[in-house]
Amino acid sequence: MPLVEDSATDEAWSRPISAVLETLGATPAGLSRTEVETRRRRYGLNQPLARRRRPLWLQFLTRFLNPLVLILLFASGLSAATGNVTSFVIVLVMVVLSVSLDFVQEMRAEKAVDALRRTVSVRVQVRRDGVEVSEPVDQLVPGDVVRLAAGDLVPADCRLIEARDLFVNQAMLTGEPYPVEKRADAVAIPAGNAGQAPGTVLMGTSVISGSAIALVCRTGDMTAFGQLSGTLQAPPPPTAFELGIRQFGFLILRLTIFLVLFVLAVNVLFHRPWLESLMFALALAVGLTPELLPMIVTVTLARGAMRLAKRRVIVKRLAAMHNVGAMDVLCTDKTGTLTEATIRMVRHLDFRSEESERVFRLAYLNSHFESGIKSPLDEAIIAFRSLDVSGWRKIDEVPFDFERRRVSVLVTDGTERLLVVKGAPEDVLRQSTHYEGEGGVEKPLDPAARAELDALFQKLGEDGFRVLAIASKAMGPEHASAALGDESALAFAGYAVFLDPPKASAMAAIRDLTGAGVAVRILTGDNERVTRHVCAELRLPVTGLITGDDLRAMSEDALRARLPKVNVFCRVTPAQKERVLLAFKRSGRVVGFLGDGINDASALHAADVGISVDSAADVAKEAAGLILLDHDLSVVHEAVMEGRRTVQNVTKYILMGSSSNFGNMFSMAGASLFLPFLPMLPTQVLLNNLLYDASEAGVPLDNVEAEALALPVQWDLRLIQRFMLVLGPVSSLFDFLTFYALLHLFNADEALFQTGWFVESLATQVLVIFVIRTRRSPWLSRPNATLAGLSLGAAAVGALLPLTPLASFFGFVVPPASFYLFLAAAVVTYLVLVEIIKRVFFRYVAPRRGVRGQVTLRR
Ligand SMILES: Nc1ncnc2c1ncn2[C@@H]1O[C@H](COP(=O)(O)OP(=O)(O)OP(=O)(O)O)[C@@H](O)[C@H]1O
Ligand SMILES: [Mg+2]
Repeated sequence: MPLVEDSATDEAWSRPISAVLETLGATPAGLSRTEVETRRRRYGLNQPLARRRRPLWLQFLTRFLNPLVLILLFASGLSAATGNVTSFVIVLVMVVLSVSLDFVQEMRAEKAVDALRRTVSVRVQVRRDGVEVSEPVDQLVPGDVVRLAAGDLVPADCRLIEARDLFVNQAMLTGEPYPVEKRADAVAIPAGNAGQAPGTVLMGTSVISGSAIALVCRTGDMTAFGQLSGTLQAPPPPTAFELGIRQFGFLILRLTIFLVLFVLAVNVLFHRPWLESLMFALALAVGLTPELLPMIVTVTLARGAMRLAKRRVIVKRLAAMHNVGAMDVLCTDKTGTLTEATIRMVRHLDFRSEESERVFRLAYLNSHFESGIKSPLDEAIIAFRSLDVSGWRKIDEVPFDFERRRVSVLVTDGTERLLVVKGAPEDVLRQSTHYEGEGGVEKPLDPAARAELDALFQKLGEDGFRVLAIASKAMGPEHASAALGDESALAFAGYAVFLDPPKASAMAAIRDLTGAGVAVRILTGDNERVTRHVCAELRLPVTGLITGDDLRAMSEDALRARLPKVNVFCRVTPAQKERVLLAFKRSGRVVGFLGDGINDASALHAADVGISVDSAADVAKEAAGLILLDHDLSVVHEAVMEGRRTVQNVTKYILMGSSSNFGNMFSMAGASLFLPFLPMLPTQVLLNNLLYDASEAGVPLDNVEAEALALPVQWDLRLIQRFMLVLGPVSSLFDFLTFYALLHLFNADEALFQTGWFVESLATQVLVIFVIRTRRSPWLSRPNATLAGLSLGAAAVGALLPLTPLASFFGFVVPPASFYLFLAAAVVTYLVLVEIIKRVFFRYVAPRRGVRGQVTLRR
């Protein structure tokens, strides 16, 4: 029986691996491709349920679960029962149309973004037909054999076949933050929590160090991770932007409830037909709710994501689009971002600064046998020249970590047993008591010798070289394993020297970002001298520098006080990277982090915008919201611009909805106070709203001017509220003048009044987009063609509808020709009025904040 269907779950984990292989019909050489196909049909994709989508038709139907829509349908159903079938049909058609418009657009946008997301899916090394290939994680089936290395996410629930110094982080499943060692040879464990079994690794955990070959036992929903529902897989907390949108929704909701109750009360007071009054109030409520808002937000963000994809930037989380537009500090690592991705080893020096074959051999042994994180430095050592190490065997290893900054391997060639250490010079020298002097003779590392070695290291750093120190220690044959404590009393052998030249494009990229109001900060695990050298080459003045040691001694307040000045943080540990990021956040900055290593994952999590690269460690990729397909700082600037563009366009929609549209509905509620009839029929209100919505569908495509993108764009609910308060009363005053004109100039009866007000209110609230969409004068800013077409089209449809056969259906009458003259005059007057208000508003009430590139702390 296959293990995945085994319900006595824990028992399965405690059988010997050979038995598990047998039940799964697997071998360490992997499955055949045909077998994989068969199993995939049976077990499905390796995707936990929470990430899967509900079927389309269900998603479509749930859109109707909006209480407003339900009450409206119910009310119109009632009115159909009392004989008014036409209105019921119209309401139904209108509701379906508007939900479909919304649904189709949002679906298309999400599908496009999903497709993009898949291009950067996490991959796994898996054996198929006896060869190791790289496949997307969702392609795994039970029985697959995978290879895991440091930085990988464990792709499914697996049993270990082989493991070397394997440590995993299980915090996601068990909450314990410390690395847990896993062993393949672990004897059968008593039934219990599978996560505690030393011979298993589970989906949702990640490899911290070491490597393993593992057998996939459970995939998708059957994994422990897949079985967890709710809490642990909860979506990330909402961003400031999402909260703002929600807040705006509540604001409108409160006003809507107030208006609806008001209208109902008035109508009841005047003894009007209650069903029609209810429907009118509900239609008003539908007109008021910015029901398109979620769709407009999604579509706008998705449009931005598509545009960025052309620049080879993949947006994994749509909300990151907004944050990247609001970002005013970008923290970045150094290697690969500011420097070329390929590091070269150039020299291997002994204590006299002379080339030494021994230093190279020790470095090579260390890099060759190290099984933890393979850093570019190791690759550089191995690529320098190949060396025959077949006579050597690794006995044990103390894996690399970013706190110690060194890695040791215990190796033997049959005669001698050697601990070879390689790491950051400061740290390795601190652990050394001797050095290999003339002829390889060990000499005590007295203060004078120490000073000399230090000076050599300093000199290399000032010349821009990256340096690792190499040391060793002879171990007795009784030493069968290596431990942290063995890394002491070392004999320093020499330095491996690397060239990691600055990237030509980085200088321009930093300039662009700074010019756009995004301060660039460097957070690196490397030392001060090398970092200063890189900064000098990039002509990036170091305005302040803090080291990891400084940080350790620094209080939160002291750190925050220094943040505005300090632009380089060096020799920082992963935890310190996170701390600096959080400090930026607490001082009110919107902070991005760009990094690619295992050591960057927690900082990426903490950042408002996590940016990583496609080649990054799984854990870093997983934590990031944006993935750069090319490791290049200059595309970050593009992403920033795109993010700002999306926020500006969403803001346009909201300004429109909260000013003109809102004003109209408000006036209508007021009009019902003194009119002896309804200012518009419920179906007319709905039609008005539908046409308005259709015109707004072009907003996500709109152009945004350069000056609106020059500085970080923060979501600003206060601005919207103030705009509403300023424009609202003026707009209402104008509406009441229109009512007056209709009643007294045209002696309108009920039907004509409703027709006239329908046409006029639609034209004004749709056409005002041309004024609101820009801070410039409308004629100095070109709108997007689709937006312009949709807006003019909607206004025209509204104006001409009363002249068509459909008119009687909606209760319209043909207005006199003079009405159209009046309409033109009214629209022009209204637009001019709004333009004047807009200028006053942006001049005196809400001027643009900040100066280009200025570094200020914002609260
Ligand atoms: N493979 C390795 N072997 C030994 N020491 C290493 C190795 N990799 C890194 N180190 C040491 O650890 C330090 C920190 O690592 P690293 O430079 O990768 O950190 P980082 O924060 O990712 O820096 P960067 O900003 O350059 O990406 C290095 O400066 C080096 O001294
Ligand atoms: Mg790095």
